[in-house]
Amino acid sequence: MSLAPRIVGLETEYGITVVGARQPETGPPLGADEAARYLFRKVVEWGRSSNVFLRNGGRLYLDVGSHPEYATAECDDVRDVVVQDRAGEAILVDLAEEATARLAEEGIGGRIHLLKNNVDSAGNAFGCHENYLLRRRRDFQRTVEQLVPFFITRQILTGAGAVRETPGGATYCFSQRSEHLWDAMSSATTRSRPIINSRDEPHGDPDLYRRLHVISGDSSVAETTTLLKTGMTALLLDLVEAGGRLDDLLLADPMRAIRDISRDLTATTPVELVNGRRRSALELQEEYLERVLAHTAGMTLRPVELEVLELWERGLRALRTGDHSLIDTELDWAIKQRLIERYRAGSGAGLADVRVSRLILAYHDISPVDGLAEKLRERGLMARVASHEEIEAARTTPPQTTRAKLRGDFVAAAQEHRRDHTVDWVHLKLNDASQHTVLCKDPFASTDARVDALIAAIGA
Ligand SMILES: Nc1ncnc2c1ncn2[C@@H]1O[C@H](COP(=O)(O)OP(=O)(O)OP(=O)(O)O)[C@@H](O)[C@H]1O
Ligand SMILES: [Mg+2]
Repeated sequence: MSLAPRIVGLETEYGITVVGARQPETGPPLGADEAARYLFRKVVEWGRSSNVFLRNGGRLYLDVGSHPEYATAECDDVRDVVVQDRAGEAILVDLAEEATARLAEEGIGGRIHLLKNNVDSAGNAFGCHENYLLRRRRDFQRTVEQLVPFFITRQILTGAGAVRETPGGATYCFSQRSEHLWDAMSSATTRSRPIINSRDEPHGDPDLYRRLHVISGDSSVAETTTLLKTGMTALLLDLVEAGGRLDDLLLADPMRAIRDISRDLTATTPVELVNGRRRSALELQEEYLERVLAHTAGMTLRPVELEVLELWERGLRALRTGDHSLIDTELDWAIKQRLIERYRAGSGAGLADVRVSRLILAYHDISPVDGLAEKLRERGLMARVASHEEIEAARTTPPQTTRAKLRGDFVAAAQEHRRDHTVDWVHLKLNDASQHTVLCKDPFASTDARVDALIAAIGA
């Protein structure tokens, strides 16, 4: 036996800023909205839209706000999720370089920065959404509700780390997003609302599938953190879909817990459960891991699944023992904390020092020139999952074992023959006289004779 196949995709919104642009004589300085339009100018030129599907099956998108978004294609392996997500970063890095060059040409100057974090300088929160395919069943709402404590406690492993300034001084916490979710939660009518978007849009056969749309996670910089975040969730979903129960672990006050857990770097302060017991985030995560281990005990797991389980266990051990060196090249909050502490030791800067804030921004800056992540990787201070070659290839190559392959092949053929086309997650359409459209309802299907015919018609 093995895990049930599952589609996973990651959407990431990026913060955008321009540094050093010439102040125009009239009007306001170049803002994020305008910078985002510069960023997307080339995309709009070739896609005639700020919402395009790419040869790698993913989606590049600029909403009315100013946060460019990249959504990975459908993956059936969380290692592919990591590779496709990093390919999206690489695509955006190039767009930012080109937009910066254009700003120089137009005499505006300045440099565009893209930040893979979750709050911008104006205090607006934006997200990294995870998508997991579920088989449709009648008790979706209950399934979702019993997952809430998992999503709230997993930040002790997968949080991106943040400095929180308080009247009593600055402190380090697990997650930037948690503070903002806490605000959002005050008005939530169901437990799950700020954690899971319950809109029923499966991007697949609605009779068979639902898509779990998790909106509470931090964006991850380290590839290993992305791997753990999506991998541990997929493992737990397998347990739940096989009938495993988690509702003895429901939190009495999830809204408080999300904030309190983020602020307790020991992860050992108990929070109250619905059943009156008290458990810490660490104990709850140990319990989830134990149940997943019991669930998967007789199964043949893939190497990536074993890797996820090993990192999950080691992350909890690091918290249990206080020995963060066990994970401080793999989990964002610990990598970042080590970076900050080293800097402070050398400079004497306090946690709230503006130089530390800049260091943190550089941690999230996806540019290999301005940002720190690639430098940390090169120095062995941030672990890699994917090779440079794999990431480069994934800019134009879709995952080969899902519907993404059909979409990617179609987009590539249409682009090569300059044929006008319209694509979304389930449709492939040629905008010619025949308006030929193929509906791809099965996200697991990577071959389809109808799509072959459509592609053949393009080349004919
Ligand atoms: N059947 C599916 N199950 C799970 N995930 C899917 C499925 N089909 C597509 N996905 C993934 O879901 C994500 C959809 O991204 P997209 O940004 O379009 O999200 P959305 O929630 O539909 O729309 P929006 O961001 O505009 O609100 C992608 O990462 C994609 O790979
Ligand atoms: Mg989206």
